[in-house]
Amino acid sequence: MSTKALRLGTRRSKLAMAQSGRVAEAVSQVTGRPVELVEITTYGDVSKEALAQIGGTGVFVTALREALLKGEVDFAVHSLKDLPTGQPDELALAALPEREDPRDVLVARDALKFTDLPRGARIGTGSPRRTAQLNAYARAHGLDIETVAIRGNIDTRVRFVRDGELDAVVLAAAGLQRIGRIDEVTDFLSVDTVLPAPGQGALAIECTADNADLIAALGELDDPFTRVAVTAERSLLAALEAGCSAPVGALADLLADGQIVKEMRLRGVVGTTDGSRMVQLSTTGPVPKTYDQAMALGRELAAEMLAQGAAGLMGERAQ
Ligand SMILES: NCc1[nH]cc(CCC(=O)O)c1CC(=O)O
Repeated sequence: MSTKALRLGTRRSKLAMAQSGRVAEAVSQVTGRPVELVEITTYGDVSKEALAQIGGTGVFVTALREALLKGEVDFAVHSLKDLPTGQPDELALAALPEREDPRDVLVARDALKFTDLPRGARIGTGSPRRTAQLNAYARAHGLDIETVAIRGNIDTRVRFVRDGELDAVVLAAAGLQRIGRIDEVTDFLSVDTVLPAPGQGALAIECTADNADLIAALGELDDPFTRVAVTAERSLLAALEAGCSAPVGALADLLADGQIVKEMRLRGVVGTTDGSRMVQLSTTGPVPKTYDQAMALGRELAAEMLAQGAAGLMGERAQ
């Protein structure tokens, strides 16, 4: 086997570098080859527009994929939640390593928890999914909060709180964990309050579909349960015909009795950003034995959500 270095295409952000660095080490171990990082700038990194306005899916991944297809790099690491659900035939998701904490978290001033925020508290997030669910919870529990649209990398978003501009921001636990700032979390939001984005907390290692040797080697880093769970979640997202900036949450988890895994539960939510109308459903059944079964589960739950009016809620942009 070749001992030539493998080239890992990566964005330059702190989060991307942390993710790529960790995967580079793991890939180096399973392949016995050195891995070198190749930095690539994506449209999502340079655009100042709100993500929801850029609209199209995959703003962070297009440039990485172009580099793969041009043969400039051998593989790339993506946050799975940033990947569009339609997988190009020329590219393969060679490994989905074990998922980290999928939850969203609050970073608030004065160590505040979500439910202890004072009246009129301003919470920053650029995500219609988070906005919808925070507002829905607030309506149901008599909290008086104002969601404020922000964007930027993790450091930028936390700075809104440190500078006193906002009372809190909502972020993904996994991102803070990866850049070493998890200790700044003031509240881990229950997934009953805010269902994460499909695939949140999982990484995807992608290479070209014709690279059988590399696909086989990277496959050692794959975690089959993570793949089953996120396959169901992303199938739900695809069947709702929603993009990564749509107000859609989904999470598949295992229900265990002691050590024995009994069933898998798939939950999905869609809502208007003001939280006034939400469709939230869940299904529980045997753990899918194949990825096709996992996809079917996602499609079935999506069909039930559509039957309850989910499509009408996604079309709306209340912000
Ligand atoms: N949209 C940006 C993005 N893409 C992946 C993560 C976090 C890591 C993950 O979910 O795997 C983040 C930051 C955030 O949402 O706070």
